[in-house]
Amino acid sequence: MNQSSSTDAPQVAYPRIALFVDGEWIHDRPAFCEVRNPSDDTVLGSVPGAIPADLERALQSAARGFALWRDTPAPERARVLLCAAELLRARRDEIGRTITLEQGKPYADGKTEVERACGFLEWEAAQALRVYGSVLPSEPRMQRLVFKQPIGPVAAFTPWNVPISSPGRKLGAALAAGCSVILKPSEFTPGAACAFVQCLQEAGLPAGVVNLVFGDPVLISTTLIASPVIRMVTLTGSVQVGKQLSKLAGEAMKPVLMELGGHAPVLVCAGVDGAHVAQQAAAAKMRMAGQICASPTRFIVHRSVYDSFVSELSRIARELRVGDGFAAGVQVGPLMNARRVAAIEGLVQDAQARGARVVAGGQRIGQRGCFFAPTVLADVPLDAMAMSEEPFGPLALCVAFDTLDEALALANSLPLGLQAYAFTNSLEDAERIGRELECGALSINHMGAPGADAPFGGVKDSGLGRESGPGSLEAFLVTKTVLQKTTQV
Ligand SMILES: NC(=O)c1ccc[n+]([C@@H]2O[C@H](COP(=O)([O-])OP(=O)(O)OC[C@H]3O[C@@H](n4cnc5c(N)ncnc54)[C@H](O)[C@@H]3O)[C@@H](O)[C@H]2O)c1
Ligand SMILES: O=S(=O)(O)c1ccc(CO)cc1
Repeated sequence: MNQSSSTDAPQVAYPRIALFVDGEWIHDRPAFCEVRNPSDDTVLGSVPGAIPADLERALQSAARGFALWRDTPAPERARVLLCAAELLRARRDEIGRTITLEQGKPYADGKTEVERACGFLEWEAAQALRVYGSVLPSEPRMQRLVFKQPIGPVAAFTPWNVPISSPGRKLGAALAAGCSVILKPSEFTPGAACAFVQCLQEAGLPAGVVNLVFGDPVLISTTLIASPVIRMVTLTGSVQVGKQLSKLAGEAMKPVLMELGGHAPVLVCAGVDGAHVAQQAAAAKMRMAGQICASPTRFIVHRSVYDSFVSELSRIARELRVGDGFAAGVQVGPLMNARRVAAIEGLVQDAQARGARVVAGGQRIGQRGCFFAPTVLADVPLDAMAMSEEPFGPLALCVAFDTLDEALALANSLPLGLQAYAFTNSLEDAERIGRELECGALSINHMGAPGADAPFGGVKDSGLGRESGPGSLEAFLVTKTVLQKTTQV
């Protein structure tokens, strides 16, 4: 555990949190909740809660913003996104500090996340210029045209684990398409969202095109989704909330884009260097203390390399430096809050009671803050809760397999399918895994995940639709077919 502070982060104050409605920052609302630093439990600030009148005003503002923004030329929309990316990059260190203060991830990861948000905005700025319709074959005096038009004002909900890159990804695409947005970020990490919206405002985004609200999630989601102003709903968050919002959207006949939870399997096949794979696996598993949707979680390892894999993974897990994200050398920060610590503890105890071996970590650490030791469980029984519940924490679950049939069946056994990984030296196995693993993204022989230029999303309960990639604007567009006779009437 390391709690000492390093000095390379700018010593700027934690921002004052506000709603942003119709181009105006609103501070003076009753506090909905406090913002706490998960490294030391100190209070950083408070989150004003939107009242119903704020939501109504945000809706009317989003309707006006949409009318303006959809008719703004695409190059101007792209310019605003690029300018916002430039501002974010210029403020990377101070926003990175805000992220580390409120979310806990190591400062270097906070800065990397700001860069990632910039990458999303830059990709979507280019996408804005490529919204092509089509012209269908037609007889003389007839034109048959297919338009792609922005769908309308969007309600966007984002999580605490990627508090700036998720808004970057979502709003980048929505704004590039010509939509206006009402953003409801997580109340645990409001500072990053405020910084993001401020950059958009300073980049010249007209009032009403983006509104930012905090407060009671149920009040906000029911009000926004039922409103005829909102035409589309998007969430990055948990499966449970995804289903709730999808139900509300379905009742109002509105499309959704849902980026939800995962429980990524990692198939480690016979013939690989188990220790070498474990080194890559350890870094990916413990990044952001495992609090990432694509985090590798179920390590399904061929029996011939199982011992070397587990032994190296647990050796590295024991050596990782856990502590305050500003402290020099810290690799793993805290969990988001005390509830997450209790949840991980419960999963470990349950697995242990069912026969799993704790080979690294296994317990909370430190006197203050929400720290949990990087944990490796071996021989985890399939009925352990952790094998089906997304842990969203520094928990690696290892099980041995004998045949690829068995490994694929286990990997596919959950109702989730977001990111998956496989390590193999067999082309035949790689081809089969690529075809048969039920997931939205698969990384073979590395632990990377898709960035701005590749589609990302889930199958089964992990979500609906794709963000990023060449089709990133699709969810924010509607298709209109116009059959136009050119004869006089
Ligand atoms: N697929 C992806 O791209 C992706 C990326 C990051 C995180 N995630 C997932 O997000 C989850 C962690 O984030 P989280 O804990 O912030 O998720 P969450 O679902 O609890 O919250 C997400 C957002 O929804 C809001 N919310 C919560 N309850 C709501 C309700 N009843 N009505 C309306 N809004 C509500 C929250 O305030 C937050 O803004 C994990 O499951 C993780 O896998 C998915
Ligand atoms: O920043 S996000 O777009 O929400 C995002 C999604 C997925 C992952 C997985 O690596 C990271 C960030």
